[in-house]
Amino acid sequence: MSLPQVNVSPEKLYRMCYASVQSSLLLTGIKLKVFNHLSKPQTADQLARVINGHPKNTMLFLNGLVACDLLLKKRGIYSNTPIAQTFLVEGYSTSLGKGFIHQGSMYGLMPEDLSTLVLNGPPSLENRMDTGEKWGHNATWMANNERSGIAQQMSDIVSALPEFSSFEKMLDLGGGPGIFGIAIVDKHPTMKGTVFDQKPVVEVAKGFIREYGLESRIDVLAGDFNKDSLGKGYDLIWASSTLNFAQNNMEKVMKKIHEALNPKGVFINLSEGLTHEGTKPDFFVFCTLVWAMQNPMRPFDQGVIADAMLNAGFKTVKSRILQTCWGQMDMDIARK
Ligand SMILES: C[S@@+](CC[C@H](N)C(=O)[O-])C[C@H]1O[C@@H](n2cnc3c(N)ncnc32)[C@H](O)[C@@H]1O
Repeated sequence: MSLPQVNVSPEKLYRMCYASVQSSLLLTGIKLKVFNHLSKPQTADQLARVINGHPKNTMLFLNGLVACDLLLKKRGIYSNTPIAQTFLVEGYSTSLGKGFIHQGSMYGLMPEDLSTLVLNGPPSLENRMDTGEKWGHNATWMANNERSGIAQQMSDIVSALPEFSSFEKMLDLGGGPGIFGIAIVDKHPTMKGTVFDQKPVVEVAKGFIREYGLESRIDVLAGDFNKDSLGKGYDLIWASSTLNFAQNNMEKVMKKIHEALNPKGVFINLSEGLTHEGTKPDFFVFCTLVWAMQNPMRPFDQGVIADAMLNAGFKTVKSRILQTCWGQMDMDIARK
C-alpha cells in the first residue's frame, strides 16, 4: 500500500479554517482596549497587569496580533503599528473599533447559524436591519467608517467633475450620518446640501453637520425614499451603499431621482458591483453575504445601476471601477 498521490496543496483550506482566529484577535484586542494601552509601548507582563490578564496567554495573544501586523514586537516590547494606532485606538474620528465589534457580531456566524440561514432562509421580520431605529443606532460609528478615507477620496472625485463649480444644491440620498455630503459640500465655496434618510438617522446627521460647522449650508430631510418625495431643484444627487434598500422599487426610485434633479443635473451612485456571476470581488462577496441571507435585498451586480439610470431617462452614464478602503466599488455617473 502506498501513500496517495496528491497534486494540489490543502494549505488554502487550513488558512480558511484559521481565518476566524484573525477576526477574533482583532475584535478581542478592541474589546480589551489593547490598542489604547499599546499607544505606549510595553511588555506582555506589563500589559497583563494593566488588563488583569493571565501573563502567558496575554503574551500569546499579543504574538497573534503581531502575526496580524497590528502590533510590532521588539525585544519583548509591543507597540501599535500605524494601522492599529490610526483606526483601533478609541476616541478619534477615525476610530473603527465600535463598528467592527458590531459588524463582527453580525459576520462572525458560527457554522450552525450559517447552516440555519442556508437551510431555512431569512429570519423573521424583527431581525431585519433596515429599520430606521437600527440605522439611527449605527449611524455614529458609520461616520467613522466614512471619514476614515473613503469620503475624502470621493469628495476629491466629485469636486473634479467639470460642472462642479456651477452646482448650487446637492442631495446626499440615504446619507446616513451625512459625512459624504459634508465632505462634498465642504469642497465647494457656496453649494448647499441636504442629507435625506430615515428620521432617527437624520437626527444623528444633524450632530455631524454641526461638528463640521456647516449648519448654514446643510439641512436634513427625513423620509423613506421608497415612498416619500426627495425634494427638488438639485444639481447633484449622491447615493452610496443605499440603493440596495430600493431594489424592489428601483424603477420608481430612479425616476424620482431623475425628476428631483435640475436640467443637466448629475446623479452619482457608489455601490458594490459583483461580477463573475456574483462571485467577485471577494471582499464584497464576503461582507454582503450574511446581510443578504438575512434580508430581502442583495448586493448589486455590476451594470445594474447603470442600466436603471438609462431606463429612467438619463442621457449618459459613465461607469468607473474604483479601489477604495471598502474594497473595489463601482461609481456610476449619470447626466440628465
Ligand atoms: C449602508 S448605509 C449607507 C450610508 C451612507 N450613504 C454610506 O455610504 O456610508 C444605508 C443607509 O440607507 C438608509 N436607508 C435604508 N432604507 C432607506 C429608505 N427606505 N429611505 C431612506 N433611507 C434609507 C439607512 O437608514 C442608512 O443610513
